[in-house]
Amino acid sequence: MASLSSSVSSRSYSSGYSASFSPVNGNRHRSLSFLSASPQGLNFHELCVRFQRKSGRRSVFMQDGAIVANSNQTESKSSLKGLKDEVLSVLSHEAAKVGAESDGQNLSTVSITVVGASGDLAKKKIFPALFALYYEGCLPEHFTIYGYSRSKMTDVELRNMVSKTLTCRIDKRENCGEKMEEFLKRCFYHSGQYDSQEHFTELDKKLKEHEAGRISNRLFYLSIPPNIFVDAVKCASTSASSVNGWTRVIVEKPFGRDSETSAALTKSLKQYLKEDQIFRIDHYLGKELVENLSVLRFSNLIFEPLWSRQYIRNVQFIFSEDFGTEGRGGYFDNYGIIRDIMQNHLLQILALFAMETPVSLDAEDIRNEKVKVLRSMRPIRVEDVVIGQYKSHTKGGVTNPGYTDDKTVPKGSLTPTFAAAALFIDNARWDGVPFLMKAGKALHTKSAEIRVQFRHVPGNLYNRNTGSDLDQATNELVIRVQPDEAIYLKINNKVPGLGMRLDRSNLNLLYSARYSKEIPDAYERLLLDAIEGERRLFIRSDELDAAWALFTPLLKEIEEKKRIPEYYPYGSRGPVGAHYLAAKHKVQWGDVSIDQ
Ligand SMILES: NC(=O)C1=CN([C@@H]2O[C@H](COP(=O)(O)OP(=O)(O)OC[C@H]3O[C@@H](n4cnc5c(N)ncnc54)[C@H](OP(=O)(O)O)[C@@H]3O)[C@@H](O)[C@H]2O)C=CC1
Ligand SMILES: O=C1O[C@H](COP(=O)(O)O)[C@@H](O)[C@H](O)[C@H]1O
Repeated sequence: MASLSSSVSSRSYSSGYSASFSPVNGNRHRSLSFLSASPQGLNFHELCVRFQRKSGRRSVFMQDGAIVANSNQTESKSSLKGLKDEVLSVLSHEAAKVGAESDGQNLSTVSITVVGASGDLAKKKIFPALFALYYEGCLPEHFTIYGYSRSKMTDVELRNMVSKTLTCRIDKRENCGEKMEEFLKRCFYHSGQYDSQEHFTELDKKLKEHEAGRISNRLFYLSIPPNIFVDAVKCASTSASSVNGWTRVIVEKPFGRDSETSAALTKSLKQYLKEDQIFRIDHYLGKELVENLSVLRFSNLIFEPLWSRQYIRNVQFIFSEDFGTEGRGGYFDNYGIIRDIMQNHLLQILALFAMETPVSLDAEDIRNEKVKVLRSMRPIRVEDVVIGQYKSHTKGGVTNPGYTDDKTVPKGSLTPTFAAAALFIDNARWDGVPFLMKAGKALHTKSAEIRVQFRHVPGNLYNRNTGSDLDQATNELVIRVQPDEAIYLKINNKVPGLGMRLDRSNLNLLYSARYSKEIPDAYERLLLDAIEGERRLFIRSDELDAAWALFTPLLKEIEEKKRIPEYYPYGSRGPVGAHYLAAKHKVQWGDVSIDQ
C-alpha cells in the first residue's frame, strides 16, 4: 500500500485536460484524489455527476475543487488500482462526451418559464434556486428565464422583485453581486392569462427571439394553483412547445384531492404531454438527507442487514412546523395536513426507506421498487389515525391565532392541521412493523426526521444496569432531515468510572460539523434534474395512483363522517391522542423522549 502513495499517474484526455491520481489520506489510503486537474472549461461537477450515474458509485465526488474517490475496497493495491482505472476510464469517456456536447451546446439552449412568477413559491424558492444553479455553473451556457403570470410587470420590475429574494451561499460569496446582476439580465417577463393561446403564442415568439435559431429546449414550471394546471399545460404545449428540442413541464402539488381527481388530472395532462414530459415534484425528495437515505442503506454493510422486521421494532416519520397556515388558509382548508404532508412527503420518504434494493440507480428501477412498497401497504384503518386542529393560545402576553381565526378559513372548519397514523407494509420484510407518521402545523418546533427504533437486545446481560424502561435502552437511528441535518445513532455506553452504569449516548454525524459546504436547497437539485432529464426524484403516475389509493378511503371516511379533530393549543406538542395511538402499537414517539 505504501508504495502507492508515490505512484501518481497522469492521463491526458482527448478533450484536453489532465488529471493526477494519488492517495490523499495518509497510510489508510481511503481516498484518492485528482489533484492537478485543469478543466479547460469543462464542468467538474457535471463530470462527477455523470460518473456517479454511469457507474452507480456515489463514492466519487467533488471536494475542494478536485474530484475525489473514496474507495471502500482499500485492502489491496490491485483494488485501488482497479478503482483508479475505472474512474479514469469513465471520466475520460464522459469528458470526451461533454466536449462533444459542449460543441453541440452552442447550438442548443434552454428556456425556463416560471408560470405563476408573481407568486409565493416562485419568489421564495424557484428564482433563488435558479440563481444558485447559475452561480454554481450548473445551467447551460445558453439559457433564458421567463416569468409568466397575469400581473402586469416589466422585465425590470420582475428583476427587482426577484433580486429581493436572491441570496449568496454562506461559503461562496465571491463575485456574488456581479453574478446576481448577470443572472438578472437573463430574466424576462411576459404577462398573460393562463388559458390564453394567444398570450402563450406571444411568449413563444419572445422565446424564439432569445433562442436565436438554436435547438430549443423548454422547461415550464407550473407554480400556480391546481385548478389552472390543465389550462396552462394545454396552452404551453400547443402554443409554446419546442419544435426541435425537448419540452418538459414541472407540476407542483397538489396532484388532485383523491384517487378520482388525481386520475382525472393525469388524464388531462396526458392529452397534451407524454408521461416522460411530466415532472411531478415532491420537494422532500430533493432534500439532502432524503437523497442520502439510499446511500446510507445500500453502501453501508452495517445497516442493510438490520433493515427488516427482524431487527426494527418501528419506524417514525415526523414533520412539524412551528407556524400555522397564516396566509395559505384558503388553499390549506381544501386539503388538510393528510393531503398536504402525509400522502406525499412522508409517504415518499417511507417508500424510499422501505423499498427493496433496486436493480440500479436508474430512475425507473428506483420508482419500480417504491411503487411495490406502496402497493403492499395495508389499507389505513380510521381507528389508526388521530386528527387535530390548533386553537388560539396566549403565552408571555403574545396571542397566536387559532386555525379558524384565519379569515380565509371557513368558520367551523374541521380540516385537520395535525394528524398521526399507524401504517403497515404487508410484505415479507416489514410484516407487523408499525410505520408511524406524525405531521402538524403550529406545534412547538420546526423539524422533519426519520426515527428507526430497533428491537431490544435478547437476553441482555446489562438489563439491570439500564433501568426499568427497556424502550429507553434500545438503539435508535435518527435521520434529521431538517433543521441542523444530522444522522445519529443512540447506543448504550458505560459511563466512565469504577462502577457499572450505562447511559445512552449518540454516535453523531452532524452535517454542519462534518461538511463545510452549504447544503443546496431541494429545489436546486430538482430543477437541475429536470433540466438534465433525470426523473429519479420525480413521482411517476403509478406511484401517485398507489399513494392516493392508500389515503383516499381514509380521507373519505374522515370527511363524510365529519370527524371532529382534537384541539391543541398553538405552539404545543399536538393532541395527546397521538400518544395513545403510539402506545396502542407499543411505540413511544422518539421526539418526546428526554434524550431526543
Ligand atoms: N408556497 C409554497 O410554499 C408551496 C406551494 N406549492 C404549490 O405551488 C403552487 C404555487 O404556489 P404559490 O406560489 O404559493 O401560489 P400562489 O397562490 O401565490 O399563486 C401563484 C400565482 O398564481 C396566480 N393565481 C393565484 N390564484 C389564482 C387564481 N385563482 N386564478 C388564476 N391565477 C391565480 C397569481 O398570479 P397572477 O395573479 O399574477 O396571475 C399568483 O401569483 C401551488 O400549486 C401550490 O400548491 C407547493 C409547496 C409549497
Ligand atoms: O409542501 C409543503 O411543504 C411545506 C414545508 O416545506 P419545507 O421544505 O419548508 O419543510 C409546508 O409548509 C407546506 O404546507 C406544504 O404545502
